[in-house]
Amino acid sequence: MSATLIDGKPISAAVKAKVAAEAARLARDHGLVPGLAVVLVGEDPASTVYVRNKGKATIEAGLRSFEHKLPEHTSEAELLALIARLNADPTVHGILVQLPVPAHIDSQAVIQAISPDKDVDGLHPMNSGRLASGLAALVPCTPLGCLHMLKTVRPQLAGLEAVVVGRSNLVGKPVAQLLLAENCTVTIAHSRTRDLPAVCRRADILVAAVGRPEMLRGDWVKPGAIVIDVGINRVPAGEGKTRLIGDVAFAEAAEIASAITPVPGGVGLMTVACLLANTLKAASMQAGLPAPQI
Ligand SMILES: NC(=O)C1=CN([C@@H]2O[C@H](COP(=O)(O)OP(=O)(O)OC[C@H]3O[C@@H](n4cnc5c(N)ncnc54)[C@H](OP(=O)(O)O)[C@@H]3O)[C@@H](O)[C@H]2O)C=CC1
Ligand SMILES: Nc1nc(=O)c2c([nH]1)NC[C@@H]1CN(c3ccc(C(=O)N[C@@H](CCC(=O)O)C(=O)O)cc3)C=[N+]21
Repeated sequence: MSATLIDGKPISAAVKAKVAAEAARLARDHGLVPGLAVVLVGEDPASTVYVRNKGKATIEAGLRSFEHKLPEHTSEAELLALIARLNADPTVHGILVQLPVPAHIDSQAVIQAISPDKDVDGLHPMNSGRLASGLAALVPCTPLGCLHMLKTVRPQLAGLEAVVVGRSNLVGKPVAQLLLAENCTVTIAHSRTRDLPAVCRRADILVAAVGRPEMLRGDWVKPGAIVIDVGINRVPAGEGKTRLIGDVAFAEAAEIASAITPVPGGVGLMTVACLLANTLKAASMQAGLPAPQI
């Protein structure tokens, strides 16, 4: 491998340490302890693991964690009632509803029920609209993490060609907005894109957020490109075990790229760290204090 590894462990640890220091300062100077409520509907095993990781990291940073685990058959009205309670609870500064929710619940109705001030996922149209308009906003955690990792190897992104594969509201679109705000020339590719390998080969910055194991091959990578792999795919590893792999064929791409993120140990770790940073930001804003720079 010739590429620099963009290791999520130290980068996320540094973000978490800054959040912890700022949280200690908020508690000392203002008696304010930021609180994060995570809502999980159903028992998807991967979601259960993420929610546990988030709760643990929240407490380690000195924030308050509220976990709400609801059964799979919870009605949309019951979930909306919980969100209304969390919106009104002054000890809760951030609300995250783990996606996907079961099919009988309209995820847009849920997202739009969350107070935009507490929307630490940055999914409310108020926040996505503000991001697109260049206004201050709560920005989705995974895209924030991607940008942070990119900047560790390339602080100045202006003028670079960025290709984002994937156009979800959670990852692809907001990553593209952040890169645009950094003055990249941005292409968003998706399942209807013609000749995806050729589009990817234009990229100085290639972001993969597709959900297809190792779909992006080494020869889709322009020599010297920076590759950010958002994909989290659980695949069989023999003997009944599973392992996590990304959307990029890592070993191949690492021969061609100048820098690349691993899976696991990459963007996923940053998502959790940026969720804490967003909770701190939301709490500060709700208290009328300036948002800390993380
Ligand atoms: N590391 C982390 O913290 C996080 C990781 N993830 C992971 O990132 C990946 C993407 O997540 P998410 O954005 O939520 O997923 P979605 O399923 O919502 O979106 C996937 C996107 O990929 C596109 N796509 C699917 N197949 C192809 C294809 N063959 N060629 C080109 N584009 C394709 C889809 O296109 P179209 O719109 O045309 O259907 C869609 O825009 C998943 O592996 C997920 O687990 C997600 C969130 C956080
Ligand atoms: N409302 C909402 N917001 C989200 O941000 C959201 C969501 N729903 N639904 C699911 C996806 C996925 N996601 C991850 C979070 C942490 C890791 C993570 O910690 N990954 C580690 C460990 C993974 C492991 O070992 O299982 C790693 O990549 O090294 C991964 C993926 C957030 N998502």
